[in-house]
Amino acid sequence: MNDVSLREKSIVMIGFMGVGKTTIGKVVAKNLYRDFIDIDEEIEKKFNMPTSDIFKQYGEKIFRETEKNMIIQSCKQKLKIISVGGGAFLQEEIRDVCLSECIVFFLDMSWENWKDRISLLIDSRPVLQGKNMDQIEELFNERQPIYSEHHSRVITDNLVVEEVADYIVESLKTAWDIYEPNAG
Ligand SMILES: Nc1ncnc2c1ncn2[C@@H]1O[C@H](COP(=O)(O)OP(=O)(O)O)[C@@H](O)[C@H]1O
Ligand SMILES: O=C(O)C1=C[C@@H](OP(=O)(O)O)[C@@H](O)[C@H](O)C1
Ligand SMILES: [Mg+2]
Repeated sequence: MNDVSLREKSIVMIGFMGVGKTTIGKVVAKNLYRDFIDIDEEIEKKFNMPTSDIFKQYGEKIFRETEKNMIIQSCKQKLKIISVGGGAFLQEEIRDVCLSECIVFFLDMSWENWKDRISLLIDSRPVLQGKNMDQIEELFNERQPIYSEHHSRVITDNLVVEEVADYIVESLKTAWDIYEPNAG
């Protein structure tokens, strides 16, 4: 895949649960006329059940193994927009494949803003269930170093979905024009 041009590389969205990887990834895909792959949706389709049930019935280890295999497969494809789960970058193999094959965007958000989003997430994110806000904040902080490996970062605080998506699309177009000026 190293012969793939910058313009053809797939784009990967990373960041903590609920920052908007799925929602924003879909809009970026639409704006760039690319196919969208949400790894969690693909895993749910494979098991034909929601993520919470996969965790309960099969356990996190199986979920993480499936997540890794699906991300490796998806990163082999060009011209995709791929949203991965917030825990995916815990695995070195996933970080390596995403960073070497694709362009990785970190959707960043402050804890102050994120904590208002909890009610939208608690039912569908098994990793948050059974934790109090202090424990969730601890997890939020603990996870930040894994997202520090990325190609580009966008701070989403106080931005609506379309604003974040526009920022990503514009920064990609700028990079493409700088690094591959005669290709597009
Ligand atoms: N920029 C934003 N502003 C407000 N709400 C957002 C924004 N991005 C996402 N959301 C909402 O936050 C929730 C989680 O978004 P989602 O895309 O599922 O995040 P992730 O895939 O990172 O877990 C959804 O209800 C979504 O509508
Ligand atoms: O951070 C995590 O460990 C997880 C994040 C979720 O994806 P989102 O980041 O899209 O919510 C999903 O993969 C699963 O519930 C585990
Ligand atoms: Mg998601």
